[in-house]
Amino acid sequence: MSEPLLRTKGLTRRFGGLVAVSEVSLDLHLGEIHVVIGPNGAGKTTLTNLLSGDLPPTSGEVLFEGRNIAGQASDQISRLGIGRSYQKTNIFLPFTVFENCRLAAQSRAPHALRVFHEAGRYADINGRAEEAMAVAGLGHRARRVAATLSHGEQRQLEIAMCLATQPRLLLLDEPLAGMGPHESQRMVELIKSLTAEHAIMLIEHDMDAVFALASRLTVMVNGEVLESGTPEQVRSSPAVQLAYLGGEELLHD
Ligand SMILES: Nc1ncnc2c1ncn2[C@@H]1O[C@H](COP(=O)(O)OP(=O)(O)OP(=O)(O)O)[C@@H](O)[C@H]1O
Repeated sequence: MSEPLLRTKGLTRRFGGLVAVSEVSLDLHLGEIHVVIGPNGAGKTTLTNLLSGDLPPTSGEVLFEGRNIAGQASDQISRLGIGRSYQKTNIFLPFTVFENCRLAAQSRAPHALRVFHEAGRYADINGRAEEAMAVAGLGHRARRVAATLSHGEQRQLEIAMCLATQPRLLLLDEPLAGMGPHESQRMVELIKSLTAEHAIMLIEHDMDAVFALASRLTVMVNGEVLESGTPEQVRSSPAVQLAYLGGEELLHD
């Protein structure tokens, strides 16, 4: 198999006496969707925060394209090519879809606040925003104010804003949360369509979506990796069966 785009080694994050992420080592490859599941409090969001630079690790390494980026700030990590969706908190509701995407594209520029200096770069940023909207299926909504979008479209906008930063690795934290079946299906198709050019790490509770999307599946419990492998390996793991017994629908066909 090819070299991973991102690899963590012994990644650990403590909050006082609590070890929220404990010695996590995993790989993310281009073209793969690596889904991380686990019960509430398992450490999934904290792991995402460590990869996106929203939190520094207590110890361990995050190798992106072979280089250790652990502890770098989130804006630096975004410029290196790791994009993260933030469950709508990033969206400026009074702005249009296009304006939101343009702001995201600007944030990737080296001097984000000086965008009006160069007409060429301005056009470039607009182009990136337009492409991101099109890929996320929001081209026809460009002039709509974000607050007037449906819940599902706002989640698509989150993805579009992430794409506008031109990432190679996408970190998606519960992109299907709060969606009905129709919207969920559309989001599943969108995420699938992104695999050709990205590595994706996805945190998701919707087990239908998990098994529809995962090329690799990691189960976290109490900050630790309980199991990691193909979806079939994980589904048949005795440790996973035990941890989920009587719980979520992981065991159902
Ligand atoms: N900033 C923080 N300060 C202290 N404890 C924290 C902090 N962030 C997370 N934790 C704790 O770390 C543990 C892991 O939390 P985390 O949010 O990463 O879990 P999760 O798997 O994402 O859960 P969920 O599915 O509910 O989002 C929990 O016990 C949580 O209370």
